[in-house]
Amino acid sequence: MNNQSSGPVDPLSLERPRGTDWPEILAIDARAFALPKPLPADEMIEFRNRAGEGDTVVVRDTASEGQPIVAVSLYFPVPVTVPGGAAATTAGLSWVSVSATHRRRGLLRRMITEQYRTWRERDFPLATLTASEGGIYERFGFGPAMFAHRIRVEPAAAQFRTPAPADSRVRYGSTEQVVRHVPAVHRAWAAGRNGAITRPDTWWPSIIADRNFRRNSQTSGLHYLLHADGYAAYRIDARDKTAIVEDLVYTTPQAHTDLWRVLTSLDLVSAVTASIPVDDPLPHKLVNARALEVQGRADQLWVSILDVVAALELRTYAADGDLVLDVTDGFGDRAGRYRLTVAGGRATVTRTDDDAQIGIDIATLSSIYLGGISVREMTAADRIDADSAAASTLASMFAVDEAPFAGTFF
Ligand SMILES: CC(=O)SCCNC(=O)CCNC(=O)[C@H](O)C(C)(C)COP(=O)(O)OP(=O)(O)OC[C@H]1O[C@@H](n2cnc3c(N)ncnc32)[C@H](O)[C@@H]1OP(=O)(O)O
Repeated sequence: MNNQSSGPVDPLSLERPRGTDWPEILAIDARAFALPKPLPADEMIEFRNRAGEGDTVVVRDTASEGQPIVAVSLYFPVPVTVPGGAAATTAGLSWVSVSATHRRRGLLRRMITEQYRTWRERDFPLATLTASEGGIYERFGFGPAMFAHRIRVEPAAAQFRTPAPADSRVRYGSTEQVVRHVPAVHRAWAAGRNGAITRPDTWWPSIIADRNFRRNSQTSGLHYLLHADGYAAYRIDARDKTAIVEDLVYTTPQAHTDLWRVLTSLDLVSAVTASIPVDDPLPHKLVNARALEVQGRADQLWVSILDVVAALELRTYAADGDLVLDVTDGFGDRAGRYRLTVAGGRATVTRTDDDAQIGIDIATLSSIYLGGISVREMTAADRIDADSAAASTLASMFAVDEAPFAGTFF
């Protein structure tokens, strides 16, 4: 894959990394993401194993003597639940870093072009990522596919409508209990939640180890609250006495109530902060919904549909219908007309030359795929070209019962 041309030799060469490159890759990443220090060595080994399940590309500046690696991009398989409950193995793009000395010279584009080629070769239906900035990835066919509310609850003001049970049914867990309970209950939660990432078994040791680099010196390690049907993991920031909820998963509404009830009764804590689904029932369980303040809305997972036929056939639909979509794609090979026929909630998708009722680009289709942005919103924003009857059919088909929520950053 070295660049070979008859003109001047391009010193920037796109390659797979050598084993000895990893410390430099970590250093590049730390600089690019403005981190205080690179990932520690034990974490690096786990991360390399994760990256080993996908593919990593680097750009080497062969003219540089000091630190020749100037860019890195990698992906690994990330399982995501789609509407209807199927688990899609997505290509999770991560660690995209270009050295400040080499920015805006097309290195990101070169790396993603190569990653895209691999994804298509390996038949991934979807690619996913969590974005550092909102303006970068649409040009490559990614769209924001779900949002989370950043919330702040003041324990003193949060009173539940239902009385507290005599026993909270929640206990702090020992490490052994956490290892036994948490991955299993998370897996059960993710299997039933639209848009959720199922964390592969290999991710858990690092999450549970909760090594120091994940927090600053004023922030505690994770405290796990365990419930038969869920768990919450939070840490305390000693500077402002807030409890930061990192995970709250549940498979029954009772577990959601029981866990939040304990979290909002922490003494000497000024506020509890969390990132929750946009349709989380918590505010409606409180006597005064304003005890919960939504401080912001952030995009969570970005999705790019790689294989239109496979992706659209993977999810289920809320209404039957028959539409031809004219999909445009300014980056890859996904453009074309696709007939989407839904019967009994399941889709059959075929390429066609028939006239289209819907004009849509691949990033917009990716944004509506999980239902995190509605067809109505995208039509109103002029991102979908359709008459009102076709737009209404598409909206009914793509409607979801539950807002997508990934629950994991990668
Ligand atoms: C999934 C993830 O890992 S998200 C993390 C992304 N990484 C970071 O944010 C770390 C810090 N930033 C960086 O390392 C780099 O600035 C990157 C990776 C964002 C961009 O790398 P570059 O090599 O400079 O990008 P490149 O020159 O290939 O640009 C590709 C296109 O993206 C555009 N672009 C690049 N950076 C940005 C940006 N921050 N905002 C908007 N557009 C951008 C370019 O204008 C270019 O557009 P075009 O090809 O349509 O004309």
